[in-house]
Amino acid sequence: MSDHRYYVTTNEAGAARALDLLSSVFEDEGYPVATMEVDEDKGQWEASIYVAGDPDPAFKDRIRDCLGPDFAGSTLEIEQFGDVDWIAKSLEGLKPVRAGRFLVHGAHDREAVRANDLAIELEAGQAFGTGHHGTTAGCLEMIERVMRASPGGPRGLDPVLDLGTGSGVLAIAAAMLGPVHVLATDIDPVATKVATANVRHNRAATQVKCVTAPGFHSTAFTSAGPFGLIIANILARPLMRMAPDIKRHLAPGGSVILSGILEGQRRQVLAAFNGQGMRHQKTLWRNGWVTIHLT
Ligand SMILES: C[S@@+](CC[C@H](N)C(=O)[O-])C[C@H]1O[C@@H](n2cnc3c(N)ncnc32)[C@H](O)[C@@H]1O
Repeated sequence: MSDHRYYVTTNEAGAARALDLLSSVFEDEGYPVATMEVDEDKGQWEASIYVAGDPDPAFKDRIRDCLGPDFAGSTLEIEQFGDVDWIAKSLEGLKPVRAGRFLVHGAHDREAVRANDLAIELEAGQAFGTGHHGTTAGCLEMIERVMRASPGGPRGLDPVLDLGTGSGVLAIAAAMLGPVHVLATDIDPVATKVATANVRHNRAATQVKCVTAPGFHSTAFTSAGPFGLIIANILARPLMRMAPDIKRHLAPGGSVILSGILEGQRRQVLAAFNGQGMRHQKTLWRNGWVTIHLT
């Protein structure tokens, strides 16, 4: 038996419409429905419904009926996942990852920690950020470089902002490098909850405060800032949109670390931040993604 998903490829508005339609019919029956951006440059999105067991043509017809005339011209595609051992898979997702001196690992891999490691222990959670993604690993490495090279030491960059904290991994990393206060924010309340638990688990709660906020829409930013270091691992487009806000909340002489940027988007992002008077210092390249340091 294999699990599968049915999906239509559309644009952002189409994905939102498909999500409404599919949720209204299938969510009460317990089928997860989700949308995701699959190609930022082309503005392509997928709206999916996840189904356990083998595909059933009658169920596919029900999805078609539910999507109705709005999606008459779209192909309803199917992706099968095969037999997946989810326990093994989730443990595999938590294999220890090294980035600079950081080792990000799960509780079952404590023996992998070496004497000089800065070890961050995370459990399998719902929020993004176990260190396996090129953007997280790039940020960990860049945070270490920037905080160590700061003329006033890490304290010279106090306070730090981790915008889009996900699992909280980058906020925890910054707190491990020096006696800095970190504001860790995320648009997603589930991420903020997971981050809060991870911050406590890594004994960083006296330094890191987690807050749910979309972009810079919270009074928490003005009361905690301006920031000596702003880290934002989101995506190129929202980062470019937020460039003026990032500049406004940055302390004079402060640093910005950006990731979630594909190699081909690097120049555009640099242009947006140069437009705010910021200068490029260094780029790290990992698995098609770049992490950029600007001052
Ligand atoms: C790529 S993940 C990065 C997570 C973590 N910082 C890391 O490096 O592994 C991006 C995170 O940003 C959050 N996010 C996306 N847009 C946001 C916004 N406008 N304001 C705040 N958080 C946002 C997402 O919910 C997600 O948790």
